[in-house]
Amino acid sequence: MMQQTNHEVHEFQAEVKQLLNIVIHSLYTDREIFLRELISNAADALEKLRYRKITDKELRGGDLPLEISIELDDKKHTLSIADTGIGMTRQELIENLGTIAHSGSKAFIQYLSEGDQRDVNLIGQFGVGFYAAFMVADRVTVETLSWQPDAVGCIWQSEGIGNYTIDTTEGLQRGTRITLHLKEDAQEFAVEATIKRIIKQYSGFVPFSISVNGEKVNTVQAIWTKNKNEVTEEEYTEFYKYIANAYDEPLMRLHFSVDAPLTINSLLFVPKDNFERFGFGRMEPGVNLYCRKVLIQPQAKDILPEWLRFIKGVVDSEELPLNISRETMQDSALMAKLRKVITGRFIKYLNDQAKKEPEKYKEFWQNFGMFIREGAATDYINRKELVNLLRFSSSKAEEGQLVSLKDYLQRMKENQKDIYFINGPTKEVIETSPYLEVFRHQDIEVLYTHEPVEDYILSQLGEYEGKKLSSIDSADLELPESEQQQGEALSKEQLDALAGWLKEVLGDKVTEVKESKRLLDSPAIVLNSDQMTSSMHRMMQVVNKDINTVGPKVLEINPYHAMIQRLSTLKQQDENFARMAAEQIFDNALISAGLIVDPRGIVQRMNIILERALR
Ligand SMILES: Nc1ncnc2c1ncn2[C@@H]1O[C@H](COP(=O)(O)OP(=O)(O)OP(=O)(O)O)[C@@H](O)[C@H]1O
Repeated sequence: MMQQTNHEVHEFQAEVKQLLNIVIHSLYTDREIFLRELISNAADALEKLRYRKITDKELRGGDLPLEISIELDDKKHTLSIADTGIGMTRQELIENLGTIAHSGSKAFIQYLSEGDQRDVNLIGQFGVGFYAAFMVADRVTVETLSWQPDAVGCIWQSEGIGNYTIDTTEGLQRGTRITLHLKEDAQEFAVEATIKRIIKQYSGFVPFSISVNGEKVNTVQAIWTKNKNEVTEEEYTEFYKYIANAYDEPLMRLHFSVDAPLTINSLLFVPKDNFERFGFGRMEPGVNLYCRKVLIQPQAKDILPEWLRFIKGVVDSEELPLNISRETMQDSALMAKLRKVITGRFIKYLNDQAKKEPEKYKEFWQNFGMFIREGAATDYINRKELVNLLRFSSSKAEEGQLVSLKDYLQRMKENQKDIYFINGPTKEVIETSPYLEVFRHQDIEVLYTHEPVEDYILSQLGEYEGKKLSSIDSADLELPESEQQQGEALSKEQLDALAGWLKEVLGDKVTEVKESKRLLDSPAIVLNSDQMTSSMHRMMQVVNKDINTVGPKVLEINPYHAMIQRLSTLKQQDENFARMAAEQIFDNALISAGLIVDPRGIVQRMNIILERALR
C-alpha cells in the first residue's frame, strides 16, 4: 500500500458546497438543531459499535464504555462532542464528510436552494446532519480513530468553504471527537445551561449516557419494554422525535406486546408528513430491530413489508439470536413470523382507528393512502384486510367525505348486484362526464377512483363480499333496468344506418358502434371492451409516450340527442362535413374518458366547424 501523506487537502463535492453555502449564509431560527444532529450521529456510531462487539472479536478498545461526552469552554468559545463509537478511517472521512451519497439529499438541496424561507428543520431527515455544525461554527475539527485494529488516527478540519484537510495523528482513543469553534453570534452554545436544555428537549431518549462537562444529563430507558400506563404522552413524543429524527408530534402511535407465537415488544409511529408525496424519493424503512434492548439492525428491511416503509419505531423480540447475521435475517422463518404478527397487528390497529377516530384516519388517508393502495396492489397475503382500509370519494359523498367499500355495501339498493366505480382526475371532472348520467338518474351510488392503481386493485379483486366490482366505462356492463327515455328519437332503421356508417368512418378506432342505454344528456360515449379502465389506458399512453396505444373502443350513441339526429341527416346531404363532425364527436368522447387525444386534428376540425357555424 502507498504511504499516506500526513497532510492532505480535499475539495468538497459540488452538492456539499451548495449545501454548506445554504447552511452558512442563511439565517435560521432553529440553529440549535445542530446539536441533535451531532448527538444522533454519535449515538449511531455507538450503536454500530455495540453491534460490532457481538460480531467481531478483533476490535480496538473493547473495554471503553459506550458514551457521549460534551465539553464546553466559554472562554475559548468551543463545544466538543466525543463518542466512543466506531470512529472513521481516512477513507471513510472522505466519503462521509466530503460527499453526499443519499439521492434524496440532492433533491432536498434543490428544494432548499429554491425558496427563501425553506424549512431547514428538515435537514436531519435527508442525511446531511453533520453539515448543520456550520450553522454555528466557523471552523470544525473532527478527530477520529476507527474500531478497525489497523486504522490510523485522523484529524479532519474545515471552515466549510470549498475544502477540508486531513492529517494523521497519534494518541487518540477509539471513536470520534467533533470540536466546533463557535461563530461570534453563536457563543451561547458554549453555555452549560443552554446545552443541557437543548439535550433535554431533543435527545432525551438517546440510549447512551450523555454528559456535559462531566455531569450526566440524560436517563437511558427503553420505553417500548414498559407497560403503556407507565409511559407519559411526553415520553412517547420525545422518543418519537429521537427515533424518527422528527421535530413534530407523530400522527398515530401503536404500542403493544405479544407473548405468542413470539415475545414481541413494539412501539410504532406514523409520522405527520409523508415526504414521498413531495417527490423526495423512496423512503428507507424506519423500524429498528432490537433483542432485549440491544439494537440488532437499524432501519431493518425485512421486518415489515415494503409498503409499510413509512412507519417509524422499534420492534424488540426476545427470540432473535443476538448474533444473527444480516444475511440469515433476510430469509429466516423467524423474520417471516415477526413480519406476519406485526403487519397483522398494524392493519388491525388502522381498522380500529378508522372506526374510533374517523377524522384522524382521514388525515392519515390523505397523507399515507398511497401506501395502503400500494399494499393492496402488491401484498397478496394481506390484501383482503387492506381492502377494508381503502377510501374513495363517490357520487353520494359530500365534498371531502370518504367512503369505504363497507359503507357502499350498506347503502346499496336492494336489487343492485354490482359495486360501481369510475375513474377520473378529480371529483369535478368525473361529475361532468357522461358515464354518470344513468346512475345519477337512477340514484345509484358510484365510487370515484383517481389513480390507475385503484382501478388495478378493484379489477384484481373482482368482487367484494359477493358483489361484483364493475367499472362503468366497461362495454359489457349489466345496467340496472331503466324506464324508456321520452321524446323524439331516431328510428331503428335510421339508427342502424348511422351506426354502420360511423363504423366505416372511424375504422380501426372502434370495434363496434351501437345504441346507448346509458346516456341522457350526452350524444356519445366510448367504452372499453378489454379488462382495462380508461385511467389504465391513459397511463399506458403516458408510459409508452404514444397516444395511439389505446386499443379500439366501443362507441355508443344516443338516438334521443339532437346532434346524433342531425348527423343522421347530414351524412346524406354533405358527407364530407358529416365525417368531420363524426370524428369530432368521437374525439370529444375520448376526452370525456380522460384519454389523451392529438390536439392537431381537433383544432383543424374545430376551425372548419366554427367557420361554418359563424357564417
Ligand atoms: N460521530 C461519528 N462517528 C462515526 N461516524 C460518523 C460520525 N458522525 C458522522 N459519521 C459518518 O458520517 C456520515 C454522514 O453523516 P451525516 O450526519 O451527514 O449523515 P447521516 O448521519 O448519514 O444521516 P442522518 O443525519 O440523516 O442520520 C454518517 O453516515 C456516518 O457514517
